[in-house]
Amino acid sequence: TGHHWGYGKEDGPSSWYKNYPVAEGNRQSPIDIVPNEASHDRDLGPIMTNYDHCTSINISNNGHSVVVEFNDSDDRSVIKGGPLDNPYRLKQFHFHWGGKGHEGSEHTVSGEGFASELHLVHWNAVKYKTYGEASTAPDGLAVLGIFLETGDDHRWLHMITDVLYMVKYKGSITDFKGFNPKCLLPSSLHYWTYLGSLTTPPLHESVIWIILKEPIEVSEKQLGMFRMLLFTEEDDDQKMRMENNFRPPQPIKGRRVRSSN
Ligand SMILES: CCOC(=O)CCc1ccc(S(N)(=O)=O)cc1
Ligand SMILES: [Zn+2]
Repeated sequence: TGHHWGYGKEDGPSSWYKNYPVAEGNRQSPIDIVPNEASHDRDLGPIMTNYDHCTSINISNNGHSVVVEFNDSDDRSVIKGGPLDNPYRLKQFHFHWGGKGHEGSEHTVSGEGFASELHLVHWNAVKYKTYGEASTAPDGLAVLGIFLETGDDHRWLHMITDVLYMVKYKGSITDFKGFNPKCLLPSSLHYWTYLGSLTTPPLHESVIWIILKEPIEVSEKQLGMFRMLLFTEEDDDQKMRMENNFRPPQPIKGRRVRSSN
């Protein structure tokens, strides 16, 4: 079903255009963010997240990343404000990371990568009936991107790394209830924002990106736990370690990056 894609030499980002021609479109993500070329918009207000009545459901390995899914049947956990005209409902979050000692973020800042990048994926349930419909609309999705840099242990990330052994193989899924992603946010919600796309196939140009300027700190040990995940299924005799699951920066094609104050 659908086209096979991955992050290897044969099926990686440089070959995605073959099955997903939009890969060469005009609003592809990620991009390199150049802070002093970003424009300060006074009317760009703060973003607000209210994840308090958050309802995580499960955590799974989809063969590309580890994903925590949320109940999005009502507006209990949303992001709003900033560049958004409506509240957008939290659907899932997932990560992208590198290999030992290599960078793994998707967005870069003045050419610099980070060890990893967390994506909180939200959809415009005011304008669209389903996530699937929103995922193909130009203002359908809002993804909050948070950089992870290595340093001290993150006090709450262990809630996730402690269960990764349960989702080691592609296609594995397990209950993961009551996790509130508010604990993964940095102290400052200052951000850059621009119009882009999904960073994996189907690469739909449907994302309003909101990238937080302040990274969160996680330890090398915690990051190493992500690298014990596998791209491959349990019955696959090739054990491919899940790492370097990031798309490199794409051409800006004249787009403007705006900065909150
Ligand atoms: C309905 C079909 O679309 C999907 O399933 C989109 C899944 C998907 C969601 C978010 C992202 S990211 N890395 O840009 O945050 C990539 C792919
Ligand atoms: Zn992502």
